[in-house]
Amino acid sequence: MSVIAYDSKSHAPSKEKAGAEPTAAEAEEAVRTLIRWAGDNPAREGLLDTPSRVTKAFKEWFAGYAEDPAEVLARTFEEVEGYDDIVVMKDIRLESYCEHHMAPIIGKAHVAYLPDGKVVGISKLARLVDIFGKRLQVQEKMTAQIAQTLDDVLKPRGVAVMIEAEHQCMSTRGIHKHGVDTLTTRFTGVFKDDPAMEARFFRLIGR
Ligand SMILES: Nc1nc2c(ncn2[C@@H]2O[C@H](COP(=O)(O)OP(=O)(O)OP(=O)(O)O)[C@@H](O)[C@H]2O)c(=O)[nH]1
Ligand SMILES: [Zn+2]
Repeated sequence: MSVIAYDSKSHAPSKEKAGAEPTAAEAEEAVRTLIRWAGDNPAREGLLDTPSRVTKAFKEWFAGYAEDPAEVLARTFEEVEGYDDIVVMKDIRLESYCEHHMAPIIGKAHVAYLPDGKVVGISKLARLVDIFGKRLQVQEKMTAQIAQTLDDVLKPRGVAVMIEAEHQCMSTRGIHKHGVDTLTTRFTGVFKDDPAMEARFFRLIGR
């Protein structure tokens, strides 16, 4: 198995290891191959524009590779009248893709941090979830990446991240279990060291 190098800030595979970016024509040809693999005819009228639609959709579904999560958090605000309590964003819709089957992972992320003098614009927490979500993922890895980036860039007194999501690779194929959520958490700093802070996080997100 080859070792893939990851950029330590963006957590994305480094460009040279990912290989040359395919042309649009190559990507569309791959979609035609998959259509044939599914048992249909890519030359029939209804499917003629499908390869270009699918490759365009891929650019949306996997937009997270083109974005730098650390950059999103770069702008901070310090004029918060000494606010030093938890900031929580709960029920952030999560759309991601399982790296084993490329099937959707749909759910919610809850992100909290205990600031140390500075805060980020709240929309940036949701952007962070989107950037890591819009990649091929493993839920545990995505949970850790969101927490790690917040911790590294903002340097707060602690970070708490929880993701609850349904994996369509488990609901629409394979084991066919519907309505099953997988829960993952990652705590750093005070949320890791102080059970009372961990409990407050769960209370604030309503769990
Ligand atoms: N830990 C973890 N496992 C995942 C995630 N997404 C998918 N998986 C699992 O990855 C595993 C891949 O297992 P394999 O045996 O290689 O693949 P498979 O034969 O398609 O497995 P089945 O889904 O059981 O049919 C499956 O058990 C999936 O449920 C994730 O985010 N985290
Ligand atoms: Zn899967």
